[in-house]
Amino acid sequence: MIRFEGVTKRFPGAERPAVEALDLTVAEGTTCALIGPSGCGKSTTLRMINRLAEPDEGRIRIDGRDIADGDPVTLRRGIGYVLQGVGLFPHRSVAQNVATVPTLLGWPRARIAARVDAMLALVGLDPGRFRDRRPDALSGGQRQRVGVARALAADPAILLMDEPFGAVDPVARTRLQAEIGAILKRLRKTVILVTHDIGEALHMGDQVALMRDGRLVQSASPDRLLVAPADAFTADFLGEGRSLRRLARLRAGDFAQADAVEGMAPTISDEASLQEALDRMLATGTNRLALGDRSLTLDAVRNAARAVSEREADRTPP
Ligand SMILES: Nc1ncnc2c1ncn2[C@@H]1O[C@H](COP(=O)(O)OP(=O)(O)OP(=O)(O)O)[C@@H](O)[C@H]1O
Repeated sequence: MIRFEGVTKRFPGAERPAVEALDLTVAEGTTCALIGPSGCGKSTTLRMINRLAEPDEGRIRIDGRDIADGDPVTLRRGIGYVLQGVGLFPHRSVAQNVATVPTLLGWPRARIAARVDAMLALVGLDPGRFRDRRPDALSGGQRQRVGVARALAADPAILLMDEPFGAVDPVARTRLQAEIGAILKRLRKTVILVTHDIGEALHMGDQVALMRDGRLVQSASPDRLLVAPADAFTADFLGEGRSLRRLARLRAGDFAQADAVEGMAPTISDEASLQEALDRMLATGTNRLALGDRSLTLDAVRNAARAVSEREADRTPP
């Protein structure tokens, strides 16, 4: 568990603190996505966890221990770090890059070699094909995968990711979010992710922490953030498509009713999202889809979307 307790960071000459009185807890094995406008303090928050920046006030605890008490180099070896554009060493092979921390830790060669191959396979790169390549012989998405493999090589409990998929095209980005997100979940890593992409934050975060001018505005689950944004700033930040974003997170199977559709009807799986269900209804011109012997109606989808707009109405002053 990572816990910020009243953490303030000031840079010399700045008008206001980069991070101010931050209280935030990230539970073990969960992902916290930090979002907010440029300059709001996301990266500074992240960099204080591996002591690339030191707080002026407050403390940061990892599993109860104040990180200021130990040695920063030892701390960093236990924390994986993935940056935008990755920062792979250009003159070293993929294998040497992935082996960076295990080598520093003095692992035996055979153990390092086995670990490199296992990590490459984990992130979807065939070790035989990629092990000996240089970073400039990889696509942007492949480089990001190597960056994640390198960060995970020494099996750190914590992973810090700063705009990890910022440099890749939208299609590769969506795939990376899904694949890497699933891997991190399976490995039960505690992850702090800085992103500008609200879709990425909602997709990968168990918790989304929205910052503004160095302060935490709201920290909540993606669903709660969409249904009950704390204020107009949060609602604006989440943007116009909040209802659709929420539908994308809800499972069709959870909204189906017990009656079977009579005759032929378009089908959809229980695992599809309500947004996919809505797309299918629009594409096929029906208001009812079959899910095995149950059905999903347009009204059910509409009601799910309405939860967002009703909350919106609650907040509107009379
Ligand atoms: N090393 C530094 N020296 C002085 N000021 C800094 C330093 N690092 C960050 N700042 C300032 O602190 C504030 C917060 O910066 P930070 O990089 O944490 O924001 P951010 O939310 O990550 O921004 P972005 O989304 O643009 O990356 C900014 O005003 C920035 O100019």
